[in-house]
Amino acid sequence: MIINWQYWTAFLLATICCFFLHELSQTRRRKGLPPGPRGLPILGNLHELGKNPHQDLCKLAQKHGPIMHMRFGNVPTIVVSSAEAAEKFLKTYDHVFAGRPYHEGSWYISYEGRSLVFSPYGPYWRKMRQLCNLHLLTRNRISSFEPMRRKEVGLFIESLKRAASDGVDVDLTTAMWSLGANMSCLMIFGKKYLDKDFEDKRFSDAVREALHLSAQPNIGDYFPLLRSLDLQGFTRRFKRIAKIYDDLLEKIIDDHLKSPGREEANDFVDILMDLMESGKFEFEFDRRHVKALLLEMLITSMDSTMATIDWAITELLRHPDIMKKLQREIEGKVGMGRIVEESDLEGLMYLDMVVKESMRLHPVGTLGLPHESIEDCTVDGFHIQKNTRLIINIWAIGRDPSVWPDPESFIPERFVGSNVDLRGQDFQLIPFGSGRRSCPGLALALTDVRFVLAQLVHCFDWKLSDNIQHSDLDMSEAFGIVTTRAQHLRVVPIYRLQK
Ligand code: HEM
Repeated sequence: MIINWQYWTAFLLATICCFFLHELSQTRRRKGLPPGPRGLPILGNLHELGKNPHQDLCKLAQKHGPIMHMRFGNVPTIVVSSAEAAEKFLKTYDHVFAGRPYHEGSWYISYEGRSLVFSPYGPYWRKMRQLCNLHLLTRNRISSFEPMRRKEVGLFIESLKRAASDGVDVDLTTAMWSLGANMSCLMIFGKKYLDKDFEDKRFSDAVREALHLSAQPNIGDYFPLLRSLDLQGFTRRFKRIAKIYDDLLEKIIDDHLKSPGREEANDFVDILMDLMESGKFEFEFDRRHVKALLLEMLITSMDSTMATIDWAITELLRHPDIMKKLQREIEGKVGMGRIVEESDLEGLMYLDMVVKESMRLHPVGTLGLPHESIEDCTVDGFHIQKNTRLIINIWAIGRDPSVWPDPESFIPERFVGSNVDLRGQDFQLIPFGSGRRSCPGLALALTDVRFVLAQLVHCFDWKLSDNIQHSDLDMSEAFGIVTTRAQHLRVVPIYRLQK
């Protein structure tokens, strides 16, 4: 009995000592770090993140400040939530924070780190980025796909016209996703492969599953020692998805190689295979690199653009006066006798303002993609160690009341007479990020967003299904690598152009 008492006292004392030693070491380590919420032992701040982490981090930043230190499992993290702070990290110290953290899932779907998005900052990333900028996402290349876009958007509008003449409602969200998937597929593969079945799964669903899984917290990414246990089964699922992708990509490449008219590069497969065969690269560039890039272009382009349009059209439906004003602007340029062409988009100032305002409130990459410091540095007097993760809360920056008056309201007119643009120079509006790792697909995405949105607004008036009032439209978010509206948009189109 006495032994037991002594044993428990010793155990209690040891536990208390451990707790204080841990706290002491945390306090020492915190010296020089930015402020932030105190974490739990082991978990750190993981428990503070709910199903919409951008909103949780925004609330925490209101308490702790725009440069906040947190710890997710074993991973020290800086969360940035103001334009001024974002400029420091993405401009002044861009060279330090241009790294990307290792992400278990992406490793498998990127052919063991051969893609651009998740490759570490260095010569390999630089070459891949250059390749994209010079061969895939140039202005000329984007223009060369204009006939394809006109045809696909034309088919989409025709299907909406049929619904209009039948007076039935449509699931506009699903219709737009399928348009986005088709346009991405045609640009990248030259064919609409996404509705094909692979292992009982549609390929487009496999792409979406990867996007969904990538946004889920994976214990192995926060506790590297536990990685090999694959406690949530993520690695297993990513390996299975990677196999589905690989089978399809192999088939697509083989189809291209067998195709008789291959002399002319028409799509991304042709362009990348030509580059591979030319042997011009001074670094290794084989079929695995081609497949990694093809997949990456598909995953990054497929949903991001259409989710952006979904948010914008929903805001317009909530604000009929703004919808009318935009319709008048487009009618002024195009009339009512024909549909909008891409060449009409130039000079549609109000359309630009609507797109900016929608992307301010609803940047689909709410937290961007994580960056990582590649060396120690001091920012704003805070000491930040090498291998610290950096999260830019793009969503919070777009709603910062100290920069944006009445930030929660949708007011495109706030951009009248303002030079603020969304291309990464104005840090209060960075839906595509900024600096070295900013989005190389910006020009393509903006072309698609403006073109499809202009067509939807110009061709149709819209009635909401189920007697929903405009002001009651649900704007809740479903967080992901691409943050979409949680509810699909169901509407009845009413054709408004001359027959
Ligand atoms: C509205 C549509 C889009 C939005 C809002 C968007 C946004 C973003 C954001 C926020 C990032 C992260 C920037 C950072 O790390 O700081 C990013 C990266 C990237 N995006 Fe986009 N994006 C869009 C469309 C596209 C398209 C159409 C493509 C290609 C076809 C694309 C390709 C990429 C790539 C490859 C990266 C990684 C760049 C790197 O790590 O160097 N994106 N995008």
